[in-house]
Amino acid sequence: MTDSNSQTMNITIVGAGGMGSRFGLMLHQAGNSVSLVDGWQANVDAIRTAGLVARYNGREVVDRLPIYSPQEAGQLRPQVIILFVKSQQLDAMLEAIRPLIGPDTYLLCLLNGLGHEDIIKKYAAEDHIILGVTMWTAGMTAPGHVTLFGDGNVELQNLRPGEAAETFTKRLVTVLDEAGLNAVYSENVKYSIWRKACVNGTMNCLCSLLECNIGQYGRTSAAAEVIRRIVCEFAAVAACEQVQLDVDEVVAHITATFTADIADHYPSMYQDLVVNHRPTEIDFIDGAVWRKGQRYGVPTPYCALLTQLIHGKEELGRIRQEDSAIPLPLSRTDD
Ligand SMILES: NC(=O)C1=CN([C@@H]2O[C@H](COP(=O)(O)OP(=O)(O)OC[C@H]3O[C@@H](n4cnc5c(N)ncnc54)[C@H](OP(=O)(O)O)[C@@H]3O)[C@@H](O)[C@H]2O)C=CC1
Ligand SMILES: CC(C)(CO)C(=O)C(=O)O
Repeated sequence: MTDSNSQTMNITIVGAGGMGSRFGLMLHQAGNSVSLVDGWQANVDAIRTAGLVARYNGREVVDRLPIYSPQEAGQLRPQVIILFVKSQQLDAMLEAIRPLIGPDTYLLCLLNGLGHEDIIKKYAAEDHIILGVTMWTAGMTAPGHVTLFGDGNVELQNLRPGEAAETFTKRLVTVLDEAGLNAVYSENVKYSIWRKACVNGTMNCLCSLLECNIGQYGRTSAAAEVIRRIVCEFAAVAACEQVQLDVDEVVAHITATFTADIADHYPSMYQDLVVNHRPTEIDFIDGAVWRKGQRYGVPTPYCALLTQLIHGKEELGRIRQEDSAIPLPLSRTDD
């Protein structure tokens, strides 16, 4: 167990996909005690057998991180659990790891999307919940294998104001920062979460629908205009929740990614939808803004359309699979 005053921590990362693996690797290499928990048995088996294999800024790194399935993880006693599952897995995963969450355990949520605190509050006291966002990227290439490149940062803040929570959160910022994760304490994490949701509400859907990476999307002629229209809808809904987004600043933040280190990155939604044919997080991003807009009487036609198109593409994956299982009718040349 780690000394409570030292600048290393005992950390469990729940969700050892691309991002969980990145944070796990960097925090472990910086001297923290890190365990991974993941629900994908093939991934657990691969990391257990051969270690976490990362293509890390162009070179291969193998890290022998301990990894557990949620059912095996009950004996871990982390100071902080970093959540990196997909939004739609969060509730079930927290239920599965309930035995890990003691009264002193902090939970840090770095998932993309809106409203995760409402789920986490069912499992931990508000003064032990830390929220944040990250611009780091990652991608899984196979169970136990990840590709990590580029630069990023992390912003976090304790959900409920309070001295103990703030002290712990600031210590966690130091731990993340010393691992090279470029972390800062946010004075307004609600704003940071909405601002990051705008990045995902634009780039993740647009790159998934057009099947391109961030830099390629940035080279299409209507890129900035489409982004502005979507961000305007996010801003109108955010204002109903007392978050005043600066549309020009947010659009500039998003368009800056076209030529940044992450230009070659295929957003996580693309990885889910196009590469792995898995459900996406759309209902927690544009879908959440669409639902909130309906509640506040704010029209959000772009968010509605994007949500429906992404769901349509999810369904098409299944429809194509069904069709390919049905033998095709004989062609004329066969009769
Ligand atoms: N990837 C990125 O660049 C970024 C991602 N984020 C956010 O971080 C969070 C975690 O995302 P990310 O790390 O990308 O998630 P991943 O898809 O890499 O992994 C999440 C979980 O999904 C399951 N899984 C992943 N791929 C497969 C597969 N091919 N077959 C079966 N199961 C699979 C695994 O658990 P299980 O079996 O339990 O489903 C895994 O733990 C999300 O909220 C995301 O939006 C934020 C910034 C950047
Ligand atoms: C890297 C970034 C910001 C791309 O939108 C992201 O959060 C993701 O891939 O989900």
